[in-house]
Amino acid sequence: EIKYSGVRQQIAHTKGPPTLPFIGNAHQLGKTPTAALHFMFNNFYKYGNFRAWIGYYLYVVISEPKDVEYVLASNELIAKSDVYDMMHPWLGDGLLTSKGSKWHKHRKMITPSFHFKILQDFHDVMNANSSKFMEKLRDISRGDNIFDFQGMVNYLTLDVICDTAMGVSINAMDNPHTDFAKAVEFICCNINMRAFNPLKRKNFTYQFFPEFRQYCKTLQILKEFTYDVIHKRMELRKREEEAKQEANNQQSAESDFKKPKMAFLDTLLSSTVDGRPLTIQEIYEEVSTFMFEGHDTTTSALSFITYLLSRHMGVQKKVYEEQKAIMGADMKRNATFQELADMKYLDMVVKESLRLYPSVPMIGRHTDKEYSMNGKTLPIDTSAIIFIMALGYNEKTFPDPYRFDPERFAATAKSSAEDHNPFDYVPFSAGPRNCIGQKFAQLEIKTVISKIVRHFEILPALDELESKDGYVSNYFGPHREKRSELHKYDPNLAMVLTLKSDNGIMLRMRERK
Ligand code: HEM
Repeated sequence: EIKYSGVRQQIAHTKGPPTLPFIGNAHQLGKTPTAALHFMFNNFYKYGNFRAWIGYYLYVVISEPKDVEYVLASNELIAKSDVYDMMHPWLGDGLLTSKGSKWHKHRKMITPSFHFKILQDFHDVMNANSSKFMEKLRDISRGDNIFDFQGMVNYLTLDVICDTAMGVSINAMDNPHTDFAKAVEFICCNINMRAFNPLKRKNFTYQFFPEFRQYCKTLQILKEFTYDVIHKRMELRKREEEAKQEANNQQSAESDFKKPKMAFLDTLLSSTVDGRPLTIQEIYEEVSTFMFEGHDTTTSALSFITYLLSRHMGVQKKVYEEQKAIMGADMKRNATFQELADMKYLDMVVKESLRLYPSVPMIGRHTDKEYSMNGKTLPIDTSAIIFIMALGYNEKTFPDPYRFDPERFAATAKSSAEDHNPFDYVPFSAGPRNCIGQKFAQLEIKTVISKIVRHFEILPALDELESKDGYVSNYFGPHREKRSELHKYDPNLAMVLTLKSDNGIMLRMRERK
């Protein structure tokens, strides 16, 4: 208590909700990830930056752009907060969770994996999978059927990431019930849910929960599958090398060995750190990190963009007009890399959607020493939480924030994004630990949304749910009182590690003639 009363004094500059002895604010976080999101927004509206205590853990929740900049731009504040510990059993010390010199070296080694040329190869995979996804949408949307888009798109993103990260097709869109697809789904949900339950967070107490057995089994499935893919890939590369050698020996340029598609795993297998190849464990950690970061996030983004288009028909019409102007007569073909780059209005829609519904609503750093954040002390052993989602609702940066208005990102807008401080809006984070997969994600999002809009009219679950005034359905803090209750087909937002809708993203689609 003596120690913590000192910390309380250090943090007195930042207000927060009243606390109870021993548990702090744990009781106010609520029982569900939805309640937790509202807790965060209520306090953001009341205090701006605020502090919260979960037992003796101090959380400083930061939404002031200058303070966001202080944390994200720092080359020292790069260790992740304790919330990320739950990812360790699956992801180990991969790029997302590692720190210090390991993180530095691996970041440097992995950065070339997102080179323009490699992205072009990945684009082929995205095209093939999204074409198949169109067929699935055609089937499910027949007869004006209302369906859960979020549930469906999850298998598309899983197929894309397995294909690009590991070079294997698991075909989750056709076989959503395979052990591996089910295991990835379970573990993402599991990590998300544990984050908000203090008793489930530590393995020591988690082992007494009934789902612990399934959790262990899931980890085993994921590890066995991924290690197996790595070993097979190594074997394949060895054979490829031998075939090449043989072709050289016979002085023939041709070899009948079929070269496998280049995957992220191949980059790892041919990379070195400290002059040595990566260990199998290190490769496993990075591939698994990509599996997690590269699929849960894009599922969230694609779901909310599609949802917003279903409710805002005027915006959807403009997206479609742009598609017609760029794609010409054949609206069903794949868009080229250049054509996607030319879709500027679509870019604005993606940015505006990520402002309202950022796939990663908050991120956390751990202070390994005391820091002075623009004159305010951040005590040692504090979790500095960057509340990315709240930045999007800052009225100074984004006036009338509950309006879905892609034009605010137009280069010609009065106060366009270019006039802002780069830390006012950071859906992909910023600074040294920003999202390494940003370009990959943007490419996948544009490929899929462009194709959906060209193939289908996206409709709300019920006609009357279309937004007539341009405002969204989800409100926070004091603004909640101004709006009526959510409809059963409005998304019930849940802030877990990624932003999800608890009740799915319910909508309809009508095939374009
Ligand atoms: C809409 C899609 C995405 C969003 C909004 C997003 C957002 C973010 C954010 C906010 C971070 C910072 C996390 C933190 O500081 O804890 C991050 C990190 C990361 N992201 Fe993404 N991400 C997306 C897609 C992807 C994709 C597709 C990949 C890989 C193919 C990826 C790979 C990573 C990795 C490896 C990191 C850790 C980087 C590091 O710590 O050095 N992300 N992402």
